[in-house]
Amino acid sequence: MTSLRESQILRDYSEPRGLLRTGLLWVPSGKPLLPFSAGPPTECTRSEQGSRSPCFLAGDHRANEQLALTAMHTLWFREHNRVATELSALNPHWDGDTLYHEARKIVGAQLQHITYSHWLPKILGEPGMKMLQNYQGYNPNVNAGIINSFATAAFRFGHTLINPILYRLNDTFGEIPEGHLPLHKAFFSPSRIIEEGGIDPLLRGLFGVAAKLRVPSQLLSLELTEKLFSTAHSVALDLAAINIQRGRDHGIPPYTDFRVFCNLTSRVMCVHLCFRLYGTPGNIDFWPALMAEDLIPGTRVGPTLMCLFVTQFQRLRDGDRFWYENPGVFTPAQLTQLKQASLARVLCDNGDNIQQVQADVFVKAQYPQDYLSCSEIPRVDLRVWQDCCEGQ
Ligand code: HEM
Repeated sequence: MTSLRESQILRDYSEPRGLLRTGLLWVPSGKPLLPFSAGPPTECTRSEQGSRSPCFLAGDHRANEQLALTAMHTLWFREHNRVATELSALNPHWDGDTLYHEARKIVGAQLQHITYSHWLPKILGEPGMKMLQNYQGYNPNVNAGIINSFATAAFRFGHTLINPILYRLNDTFGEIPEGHLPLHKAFFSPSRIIEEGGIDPLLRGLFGVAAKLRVPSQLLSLELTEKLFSTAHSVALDLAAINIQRGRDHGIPPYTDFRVFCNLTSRVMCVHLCFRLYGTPGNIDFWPALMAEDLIPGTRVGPTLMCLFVTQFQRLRDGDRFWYENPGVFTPAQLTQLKQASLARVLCDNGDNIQQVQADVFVKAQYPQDYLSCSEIPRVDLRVWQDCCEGQ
């Protein structure tokens, strides 16, 4: 979480416009990149990373960890400034603090809506969304903090989703001249954003499919598969091993305890390799156990992971008095607008020149006809934030 001091460093106080500080302008679009970080950490200029640029500064210290994440941070910081600028035009009498906090509140609400209404259903499927139940308003008895085992094991499920190659696509979804990028070359290398095409190629690589790769999945070439494996092996750190060790450092309860917490059968089948490794099911490390569970059909998680996800995401929503749907946080008209938010729109508004995107970016595009023109993607209409029109 960003401290008050950190958030102050990120703000632009030169004019009372509620903006975040900007860095270099990306010339082709005239849109800003993130500012550079002044002090340590200096990971970005270490020679083995091949980067000649300082790290970017953003609201989370991990923003430089890999380029696709850096691109997403750039996208959302631009969204803050876009919203603040529009609010300022609608309400010229608002001071810088009011503009900053209202823009921050709107951007936070969009993130909540996209996460819970568009992303989570892909992970939890219908069964999980049923378990999550509909929102019933703020519950002061719910602890909205992050569960230790969630951060230390469960949500690290994301480490199994990372592609060993970051695709970098031009506006016709072909490979950029600098090529796609093996993941290990994407760590802490902000200079690749400055020198190798800005953020758009990376973003298109996340939601689109490279034109040349538009083939039935079973025909994806052996050559590509080999490329993936060789790059995966060249990553120096073993993240899976770190996840296991971190679980032990934190002394999180064993897998079998979570089976009980989740009302699942506590008798865990531990066969062959598992017995050789652990001797008894009570010793199984939590992260690998979660990753080894069979997926519930129509979801991306096994039963124990599902239970932890639902528990955590429910608490984050129900125990948050600023939750965007909590009555009184926004006016009904504002809430109606916020429910129009989509990551597709944020990409259209804040990419350098993204003109085409699928309506639901969490479903990978396969064919050219999957894309819509940005003009077809709805936008949150900020006019309901004009003082005169509140509640209309
Ligand atoms: C290329 C992509 C990624 C890399 C290189 C990466 C790397 C790391 C590293 C080095 C840590 C610290 C490990 C430790 O010392 O315990 C970490 C923590 C973590 N990662 Fe990732 N990660 C990536 C993507 C993701 C994704 C996609 C997710 C979830 C969707 C995720 C979830 C987490 C969580 C929850 C933690 C623990 C954070 C905390 O305790 O506060 N990571 N990751």
